[in-house]
Amino acid sequence: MENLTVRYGHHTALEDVTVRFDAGQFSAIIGPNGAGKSTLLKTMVGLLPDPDHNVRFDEGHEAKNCIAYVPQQQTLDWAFPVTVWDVAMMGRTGRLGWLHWPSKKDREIVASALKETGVYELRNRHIGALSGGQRQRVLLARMLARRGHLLLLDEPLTGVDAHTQEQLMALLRREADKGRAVVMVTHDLEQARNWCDHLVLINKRVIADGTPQQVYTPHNIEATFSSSFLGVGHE
Ligand SMILES: Nc1ncnc2c1ncn2[C@@H]1O[C@H](COP(=O)(O)OP(=O)(O)OP(=O)(O)O)[C@@H](O)[C@H]1O
Repeated sequence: MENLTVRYGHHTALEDVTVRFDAGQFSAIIGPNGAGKSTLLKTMVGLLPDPDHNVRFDEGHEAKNCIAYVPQQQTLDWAFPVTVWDVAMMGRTGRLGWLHWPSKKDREIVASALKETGVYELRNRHIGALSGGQRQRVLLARMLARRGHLLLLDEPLTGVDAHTQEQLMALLRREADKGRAVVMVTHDLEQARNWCDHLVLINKRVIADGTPQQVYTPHNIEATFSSSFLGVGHE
């Protein structure tokens, strides 16, 4: 994205953001509450308008079909009457269109995604009857089932226990190593430093962008987080 500015009415959520996410890279977007991290992902997914086309995708990838998006868990309606299997299958139906009956191959992909995230045994369970960590795994299974080129995840480890967090980070690392571009919003600086090869510190503007070694300096951390305490620095 190049020189991306996003406003909600009079409030500027992102200002002049230029950043590039590459295939094969595991990127973390880090910043305080209200920094514009979700706004950045939503603009990439196309959930927010981008009238000046500041977000661009490499030629050869049809943007709509290449993105797999994991929104923040609390933004979804978990009372919706569907099973774990149905939610994972939504990763496929997005590609096929709603009227297309899933093929054997689709069912195989969904089963493998559920196994990889450790919720295959729960496949017939209603999503309302899952714990927070199980829900997060189901959302990741839906993402894997999509077989996208660009994986966008908004705080995917919220509510997940420490051991499982490591497993899921390893899973995302593998997806990047397979050649996908993985972009994750997180509040966990340590985890980002351990697993990601690209960090973007953001607070409405990009504060730093590069390898963990380049980005992770006391000066950059201070510049990203200090002004936001108690909302100072936001309109
Ligand atoms: N629909 C909306 N209408 C108006 N303002 C919004 C809307 N969505 C977000 N904002 C504002 O835009 C700013 C950026 O919000 P965003 O959700 O992108 O932040 P974030 O970095 O993801 O925060 P968090 O870490 O708390 O999830 C915030 O000040 C927020 O209040």
